[in-house]
This record gives sequence, C-alpha cells and structure tokens, in this order.
Amino acid sequence: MSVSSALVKNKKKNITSSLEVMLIETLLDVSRGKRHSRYFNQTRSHFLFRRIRIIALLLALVQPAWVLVDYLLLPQDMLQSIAIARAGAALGCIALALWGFKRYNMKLAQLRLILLVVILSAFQTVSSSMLIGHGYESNVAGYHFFPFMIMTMMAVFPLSILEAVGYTAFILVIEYATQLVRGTAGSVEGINSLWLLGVLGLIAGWAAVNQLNMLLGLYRQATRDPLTGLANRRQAMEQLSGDMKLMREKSKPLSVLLFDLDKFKSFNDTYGHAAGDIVLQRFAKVMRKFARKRLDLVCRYGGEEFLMVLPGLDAEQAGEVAEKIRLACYDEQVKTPTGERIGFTTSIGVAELKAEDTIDSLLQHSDDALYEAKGTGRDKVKIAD
Ligand SMILES: Nc1nc2c(ncn2[C@@H]2O[C@H](COP(=O)(O)OP(=O)(O)OP(=O)(O)O)[C@@H](O)[C@H]2O)c(=O)[nH]1
Repeated sequence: MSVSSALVKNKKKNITSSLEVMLIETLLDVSRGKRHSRYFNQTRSHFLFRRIRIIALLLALVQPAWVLVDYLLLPQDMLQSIAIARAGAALGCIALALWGFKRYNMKLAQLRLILLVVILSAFQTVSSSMLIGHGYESNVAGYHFFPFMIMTMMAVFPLSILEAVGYTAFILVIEYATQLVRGTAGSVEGINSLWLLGVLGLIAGWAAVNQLNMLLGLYRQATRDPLTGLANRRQAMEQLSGDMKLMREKSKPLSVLLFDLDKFKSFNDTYGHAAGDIVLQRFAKVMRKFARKRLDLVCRYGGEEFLMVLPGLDAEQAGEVAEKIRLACYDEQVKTPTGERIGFTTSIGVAELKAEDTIDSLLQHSDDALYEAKGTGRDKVKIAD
C-alpha cells in the first residue's frame, strides 16, 4: 500500500472512531439525567416547569368547552357526573399550574410531571368506569382517545430515555388496568389499543429524547468555551452568583481560584499561536482533573485566565487544591505542531467569600492575590488577606 493511501485510510479510521465516540457520548448524555451538571439540571427543570404549567393551564381552560362537547355526544344521565369529574381534573390542573415552588429543582420538576399524568389518568379511569358502570362503552364520545392524548403529550417535554420509558410504561399500565375494569383485557381490541399506545409511546418518546438532546446542545453552545470545553465567563458569573447564595444560606464557605498562565505572550511568540492553544487545552484538562465532579465550576475566564469555584471550601482548603494544580502542571508537556515538547506554569490567586463580598469584590480579591503571585516571581499560589 502506498504512503498516501495509508494516510487516507488512517484519516478515515480516525474520523469513524471520533464519530463513534460522539455517538456513544450523545447516547450516554440522553440515557439518564445522572450525567448532567447541576446547572443544566436547573435549566431543564425550569423548562419542564414552564411547559407543565402551560399544558396544565390549557387543559384546565378546555374543560368547560369539553363539557359542551359532552352535552352533544354523551347520554343525558351521564352529563352531570362527567362534568363533576371534569371540574375535579380542571381544579387539579389549576393547582398544578399555580404551584410555583422551587422551579429550578429537578426532583420537583419530575414530581410535577408525574402529578400532571396522574391527574389526567385519574380522570380517564374515573370517566371510563362511570361510562361502563352506566352500561356504555368508554369509546363513546372519544373517551377511548384520552390515553393517546396523554401519551402524545410526552413529546412536548425534554426527557431522558429512562424517563421516557417510565412515562410510556405508566400510561400502558393505566390503560391495561382500565381494560381489566372494562373486561377487554386480552381481547383483540385490548391488545390492539396497547400496541398502538406502545408505538405512539415510541414516537413521542423519541421526540422527547430529541428535545433533551437539542436542549443539551444549545445549552453547551451558549455556555461553553469552544477551545477548552470549559464553562464560559457569562455562564460562570451566573453560576458563581447562584453558588454564593446557596453557600450563604447553608452557612458554608466558598472560595475561588484565579489562574493566569505564566509568560504566555512570549510562549505564543516563540512557538506560535497554535502551540499556545494546545497549552490552553491541556491546562483545562489539568483543572478538570482536580475539580470535584458536579460540584466545582471550572471556567475559561478569558484569554489565558481561568477561574475555579469551590463551594464548601475555605481559603486554606482551596489553597491546597491550587497548590496541587500548580504542581500538576510540572508533569505536563505539550507537543507543539513543530514537534517540540514544552512545559508551562501558572500563577494562582485564592480568595474566600466574606460576609460583605459581592461577585465583583470576591473576584477582585482573587485578582489582587494573583497579581501578588505574578509580582513575586510567578509559578506561585497566593491567598488574599
Ligand atoms: N494561543 C492563544 N493565545 C491567547 C489566547 N487568548 C489570549 N492569548 C494570549 O495570551 C497572552 C497574554 O499575555 P500577557 O497578558 O501579556 O501576559 P503573559 O505574557 O502571560 O505574562 P504574565 O501574565 O505576566 O506572566 C497574549 O499574547 C494573548 O495573545 C488564545 O485563545 N490562544
């Protein structure tokens, strides 16, 4: 094989393997919420909260109109009891829409979704048993369509695969229970309904998982630095503000580390901008290694400056983390595009949140400490007074 065809083959292999990695990563990202950062969870919970609220309000609003439709289609002796059931469902939806407590909490967002499905399923079960109790088929006036509507609703929410499967299974169980009451379980009609609901669950679930994937993609684009993959400055400021509030509420400390790579200008001048970029990426990797998963925030603050937020750590503990990162840089050597192997160092300023601090003053203190580290020879950790 010629050298050029070997190179092409190797390139194709690399592209295929990076596509495979991307695909696996995407699949893992959407399979369950455990992999998501708590900041993304906050965004998704608020998203879920708003959609649940809107759907609950819409459903509450259509109930009076639906009573009119019932009037045209249902037998007279059923109208009052079904209208009462509708009023119950509408009240449940209104209560859910008005419940604005902790909108950024993922567990509560999931509970809200469960409650919405439970309210609608309860109405479906109650109305079906009323109709059957009065000797009517539940498919009169389209009541048979109700579980299909609840299943389709899933497509509106950004859900993980696990959540979508749970949602589908729940609706199928309710449908099966209703069929047991109706006496159609196991019949051709009953199996057909379950099958159609299952297929619809697959399509709506696919749409829900796609929504999650899109939301994740947009979230990452808006909040990450493209070169290093770390949080960008805007995102960091938002998260720092949230963390400061949370730590103050819990009476726990919070510290920040501000990093600046040493002599980076001359590094760029000597080895080129591309080599500088490789160093920035490698340094981001070192920072990530020392960050506590799903707890610490690691951000590219701008240029060759980086920021790390350590909730729950005081200045002394944060200083130890900073020292570990400083030392870890000694073990790192990057290969420049021209083949040279070179190392890098960083200076670090540490500041702990004080009672009177704002974001700006906290960052100013870490910047002062960093300035001192630079002024006293670089490759140092300094803790703000
Ligand atoms: N390669 C690369 N360089 C960058 C990037 N962003 C900022 N820089 C460079 O980082 C350098 C920062 O240099 P200075 O602020 O003068 O500081 P320094 O040379 O690191 O010196 P000290 O901070 O005093 O140790 C500049 O030359 C910028 O061009 C980037 O994304 N990639």
